[in-house]
Amino acid sequence: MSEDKPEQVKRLLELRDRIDGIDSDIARLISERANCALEVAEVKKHSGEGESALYYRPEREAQVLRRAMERNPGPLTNEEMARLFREIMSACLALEEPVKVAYLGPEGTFTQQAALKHFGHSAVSKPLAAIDEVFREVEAGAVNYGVVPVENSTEGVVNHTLDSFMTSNLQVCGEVELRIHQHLMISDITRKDSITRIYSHAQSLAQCRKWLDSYYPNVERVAVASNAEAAKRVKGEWNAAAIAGDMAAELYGLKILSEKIEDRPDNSTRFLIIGSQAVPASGDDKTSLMVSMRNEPGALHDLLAPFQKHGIDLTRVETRPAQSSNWTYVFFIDFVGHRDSENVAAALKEVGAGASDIKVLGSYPRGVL
Ligand SMILES: O=C(O)C(=O)C[C@]1(C(=O)O)C=C[C@@H](O)C=C1
Repeated sequence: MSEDKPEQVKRLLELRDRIDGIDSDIARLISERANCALEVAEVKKHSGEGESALYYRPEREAQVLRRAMERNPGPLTNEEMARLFREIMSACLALEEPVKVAYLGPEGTFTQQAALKHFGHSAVSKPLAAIDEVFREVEAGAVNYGVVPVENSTEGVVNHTLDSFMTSNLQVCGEVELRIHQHLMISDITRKDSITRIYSHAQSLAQCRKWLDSYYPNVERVAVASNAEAAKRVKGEWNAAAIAGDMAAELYGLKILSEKIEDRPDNSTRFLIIGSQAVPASGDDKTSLMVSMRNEPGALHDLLAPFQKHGIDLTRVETRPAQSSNWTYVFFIDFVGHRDSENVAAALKEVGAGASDIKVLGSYPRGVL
């Protein structure tokens, strides 16, 4: 029971009255905003694109979120403020047309968390079992977008995703970064002193290697298809634990035994949003590029020199073996800037002149949240 004094009770009532008043203002304004979004949908419908009108606009969403952060008067953090606007915009878009998103499942994976972070909770999401299935589902038009992991700060690149771009015409429409916290979790029936097996995805086991060496040196580490799959298995085994994230623990009703066990505290994963739309410039963009070079001396230098010449910042360079012939390589390059800007267009032209093949995978807003 609360034991507030009379003057505290009075103050509390006053403040709650104020909050009620503010809430009704917020509700009215959100409804007004939602009605605007409905009108935007009408404009888009009659813009000549008809059935294929694009309701989701990544560049506009990035601008709205950035503005929410820039004008944030506090005391909420910029991230919290942007998260609130993320959900308002997600609900407004769902009124226009619910966006359908496929992600690397099953439910409870970090990729699902990334999809929710990027599209908000009003998106309709569909878990799929493999990265190439996500690509295929978007190509077939069964969903509007896909979410796939592309690199982890501890473990490096996700090869399946890069390789999928070699055979797909999909574009990169966005990126989202997620701080990855791994937890050791058990079920109701687990005997925590008798754990002989720990399940997780290979990447997660690698991200917690030192912690496992210290605390569970003699326990078998079993790599499974996803962290969510690991969590599911633990439900029926009295001598097993899983390493997975919050969502998996919640979804499968597991108890967290040790939290944040990743070796590096800044452990994060970057995910790509894939779709078939070219995204206009948002004012702070990145571009992803795939280039094959002839196998000759100086090829890498020729590839990178135009970026330096035009003052373009590279954020990532990866090499993968080409699928077409042995000992030839494909470079995946990410850099800051949009393909429509003058310096980027000039650099791309020069890179293209020296390359045997070049494909711009997409220009897209730099991740905001
Ligand atoms: O500005 C638009 O094009 C809108 O459809 C409105 C809105 C929003 O709620 O702000 C909704 C969905 C789009 O992805 C971008 C923005």
